[in-house]
Amino acid sequence: MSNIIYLGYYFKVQPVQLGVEILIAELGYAGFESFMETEEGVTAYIQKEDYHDKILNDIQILDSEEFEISFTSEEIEQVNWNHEWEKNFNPIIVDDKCSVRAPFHEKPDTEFDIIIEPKMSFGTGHHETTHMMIQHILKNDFEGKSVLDMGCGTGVLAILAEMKGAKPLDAIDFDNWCYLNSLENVERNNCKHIKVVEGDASLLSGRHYDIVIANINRNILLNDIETYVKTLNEEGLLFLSGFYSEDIAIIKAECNKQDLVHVDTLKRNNWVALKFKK
Ligand SMILES: C[S@@+](CC[C@H](N)C(=O)[O-])C[C@H]1O[C@@H](n2cnc3c(N)ncnc32)[C@H](O)[C@@H]1O
Repeated sequence: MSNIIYLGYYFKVQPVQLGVEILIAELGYAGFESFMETEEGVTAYIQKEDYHDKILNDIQILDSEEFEISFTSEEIEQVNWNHEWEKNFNPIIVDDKCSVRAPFHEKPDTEFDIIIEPKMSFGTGHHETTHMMIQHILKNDFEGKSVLDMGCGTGVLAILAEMKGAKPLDAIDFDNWCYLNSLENVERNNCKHIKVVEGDASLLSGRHYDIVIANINRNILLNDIETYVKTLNEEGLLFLSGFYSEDIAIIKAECNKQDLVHVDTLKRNNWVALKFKK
């Protein structure tokens, strides 16, 4: 799910002494972000190239202490979402109500029409998690609500939220490409109430929102949910995506710890988008 450099590590557990679940938990602590169980073991992904050496070191410790594992790592090239977009020429239409399209697409007949030139940022609507977050936004009342879009990517979710009447909005991403790309897309869609900021959850102290949207990944969410909840006004809503069905329990447990109530679940190809209420 990265828009930067995406490193993929392929692991084989030999033998599975403590079980794949525990290996996945340990890999999570080491900084990996998503996991797929395969017949041979686990495929785990990490987003940032900077972590490469640290991860290799952690994995070697893990190997000697807890597991007998072998692994290979593979660097996956930076994704240029414009090329993906051109390959999938058709605009994305969600629930017949919202289209996400490139400037060169013809204008579809939908209530909401979002124009995105993604370049290197994630968020064209092709991905399941973006699609489901769009569905959540379409289903909920955003009129006059203050909104945080954390991990904004192309800014697509904040843009739709503004089109549905939300204001003011903060769209935050820690990646410089996404920050610059969101600025462009916000302007391209004529949004007037979105402030795009480069950074992460450490910027949130003292800020308050009626709705927080975060489509990131399991580990960042587990780390940052507490901070998001502190920014939520009473009766506020939190929408979370970027993880698989297997992670629902751990995400719900973290939200329950923060006294949030789970109210809605969307699933698409094993990806999940959850809605909570304060
Ligand atoms: C899965 S993409 C989602 C993009 C867009 N919101 C969407 O729904 O399509 C996750 C985004 O979160 C950003 N991100 C990852 N970790 C972050 C963090 N700790 N703080 C802020 N942004 C982060 C990434 O740069 C990426 O643009």
